[in-house]
Amino acid sequence: MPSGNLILSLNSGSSSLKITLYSRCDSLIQDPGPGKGSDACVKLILNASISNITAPPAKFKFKVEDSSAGSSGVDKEESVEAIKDHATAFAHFLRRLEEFASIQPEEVAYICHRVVHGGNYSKPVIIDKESYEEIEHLSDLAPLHNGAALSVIHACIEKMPKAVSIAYFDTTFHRSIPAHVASYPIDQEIAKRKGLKKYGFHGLSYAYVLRAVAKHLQRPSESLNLIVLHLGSGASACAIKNGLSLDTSMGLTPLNGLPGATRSGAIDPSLIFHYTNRAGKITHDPSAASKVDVTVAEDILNRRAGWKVLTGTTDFGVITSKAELEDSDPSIAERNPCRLAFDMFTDRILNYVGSYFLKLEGEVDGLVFAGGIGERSVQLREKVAERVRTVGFEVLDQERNQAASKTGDEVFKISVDGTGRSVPGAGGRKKEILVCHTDEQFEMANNCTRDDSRW
Ligand SMILES: Nc1ncnc2c1ncn2[C@@H]1O[C@H](COP(=O)(O)OP(=O)(O)O)[C@@H](O)[C@H]1O
Ligand SMILES: CC(=O)OP(=O)(O)O
Ligand SMILES: [Mg+2]
Repeated sequence: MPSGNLILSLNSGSSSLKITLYSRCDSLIQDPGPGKGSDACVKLILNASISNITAPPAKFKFKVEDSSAGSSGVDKEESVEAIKDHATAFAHFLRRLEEFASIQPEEVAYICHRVVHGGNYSKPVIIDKESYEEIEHLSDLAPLHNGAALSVIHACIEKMPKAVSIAYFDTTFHRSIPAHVASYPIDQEIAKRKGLKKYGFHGLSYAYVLRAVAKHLQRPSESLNLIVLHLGSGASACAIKNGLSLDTSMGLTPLNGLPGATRSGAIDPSLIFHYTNRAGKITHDPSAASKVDVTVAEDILNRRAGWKVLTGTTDFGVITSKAELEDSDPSIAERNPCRLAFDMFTDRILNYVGSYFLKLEGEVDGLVFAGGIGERSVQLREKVAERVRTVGFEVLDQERNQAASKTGDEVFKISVDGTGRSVPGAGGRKKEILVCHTDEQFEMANNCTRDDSRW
């Protein structure tokens, strides 16, 4: 057993590194802090994040939340030219930690790492030589993610050798997806040999959202049917039936499904061979988050597509503000690239909400928005809510929709029971529209502290 009482949670996203430090508590906390009502056994000490890693200069934020960490009130924000990737981002964090907080690295017992692709792992795993190599092996299938996480894992082993590193996988939550949903219609012998199937991602977020919404609705999670939209730099949708993942929009890799900051999402697979005649050639981009070599096709679709290539920015807030949403001229999307991106996102989201509604046979308790865009974009939520009304979802409450982006509540309802009109086959469920402030770092740390075998 490691000594110390602290848990460091590290979330290597495609363009960001989010870092949260917690202390372990012996029992459930009554008031774990804003928005953290979900069976918390950890207390927040400090939060840091490095964003824009792939679009320098990176933005570094560092905030000490708990006075026992020494320097209470530290709330720092800076642009750092020297941050070029996740490893240099983590090194910068360690320097600032030493400078601003009276935390000794030896006090950290566990380091929880979000690892996006976990292949067939069905639970978190302690990082040792074997698991490190397996994660490395899976890097090809998550070119923006696994390599970046490994560089941070490597730095932790070097700088904090006494702490135990554990990998928590995005894929674990989706292990319940049935074979006919997870399989692709290709030669099954090849598919099985090479592991070519839908794995699904953002699972730590979906697990958090499920538990938080169950608590909010005062229902056991095993009884809930939800459609959850995790909309961030990478975006995905998930159909949850009786508390288990039934389907999700990402696939073998995090490229499929919804478009993202630099990702195309689902396209006709033949498109890439018409787009370039170098699709299968290997390329290496030294500025990329991951150091994994990928094909030109993967590079184009993962790093040179999505909002960035359509509009010049990865910030969906900026895209929304320039989208001229008040203009109802049908040709506006042809003239305004931001409107094209906004309307495209709404359209693709509806593809999944509509299909998941049918897969859940209309028995849906809630449509939940999460992730940086889902939690902040009042306008996107409004557009989607307008369209799902037709299948019996509750009516959007404009004031609550505005308030949702600012509230500290973990789960916030933004709909009201409108006319009470019922849709045939839609069951007796209320179909609320909710916003959940998801937290992957918390999900990992809380899971770690609640696992008695670790302490
Ligand atoms: N006010 C806003 N409206 C819409 N989107 C926003 C707003 N503020 C930030 N975002 C989006 O949130 C994204 C970050 O979401 P997040 O879930 O933190 O991403 P990730 O974890 O994948 O890096 C940014 O890329 C930006 O597009
Ligand atoms: C899986 C994935 O796309 O993660 P993120 O949105 O954090 O990049
Ligand atoms: Mg993320």
